[in-house]
Amino acid sequence: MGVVSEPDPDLLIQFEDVLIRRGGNTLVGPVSWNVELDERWVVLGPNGAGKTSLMRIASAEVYPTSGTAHLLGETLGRVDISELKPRIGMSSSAVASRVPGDEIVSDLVVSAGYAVLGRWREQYDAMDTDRAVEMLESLGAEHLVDRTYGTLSEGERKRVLIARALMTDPELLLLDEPAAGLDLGGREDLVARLTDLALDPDAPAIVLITHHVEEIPPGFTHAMLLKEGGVVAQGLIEDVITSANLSEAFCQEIALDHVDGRYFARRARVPGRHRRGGSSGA
Ligand SMILES: Nc1ncnc2c1ncn2[C@@H]1O[C@H](COP(=O)(O)OP(=O)(O)OP(=O)(O)O)[C@@H](O)[C@H]1O
Repeated sequence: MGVVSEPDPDLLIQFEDVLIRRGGNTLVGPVSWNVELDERWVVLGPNGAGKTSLMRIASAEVYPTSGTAHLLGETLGRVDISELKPRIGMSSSAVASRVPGDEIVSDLVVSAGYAVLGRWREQYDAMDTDRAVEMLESLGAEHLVDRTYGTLSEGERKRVLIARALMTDPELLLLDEPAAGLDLGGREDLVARLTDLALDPDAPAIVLITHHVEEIPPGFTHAMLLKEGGVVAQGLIEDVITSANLSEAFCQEIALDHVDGRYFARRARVPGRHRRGGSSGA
């Protein structure tokens, strides 16, 4: 192992040439990436680009095959992961799939502080329960507190899981495709909630993974575009979310609109290419 750099205490994520390799394939990397306290990042890219792989390092679930990953001022490989994990809130389909259908929403949220899914043998105090309700309120989901998880709609589940991720007052919040599977109303509602969170100066640093620019909440400050495991662009959101960068990442001409702080993308119309298989003309 080469010389490992010291972590910068002001950075929540500090990746230096991190790379994950499995069975001879590079899943993601090398990626160097810094996330500061007040930053809200979007990680965007096509299917298979390596977004979730990168997030698995950021959530301390896997170590990079090479490179150095510092998280919250600690170095992966040198720190006790069980101490690091409660400081990172995570909402993802992997977390969602582990929640039993008969789990009561209040238990699901409150148990995050104990790093378990569901209420087990713990005795929670009133402060914990109050905080759980407060977190549900901040996501507009307080009316679901006594429901079982299995009876919730997809949009309600997403909001409850984000409330759970916030329960431990994490320093870093990771949201892996929070709007996946939501209808238009559900998506817009979630984008509005995440906008409030992004603009809250007391909120943790946030990293949101998505495939769709329409899901980027106003208030997000930075973006990283990935393609085939590599970085197409990263930095301030207005410099990264551009027609040229999206066209490169998605391998087709993408037209982009930026209206009221929201992004909207579509394939640019190329004259003579409107028929299926049509490659002549233009
Ligand atoms: N354990 C593994 N072994 C081999 N290949 C893997 C493994 N896990 C992921 N991959 C591959 O790594 C690549 C990146 O996967 P990843 O899930 O990080 O992409 P993603 O950008 O999150 O994709 P999606 O948007 O479809 O969720 C994919 O080609 C995937 O098939």
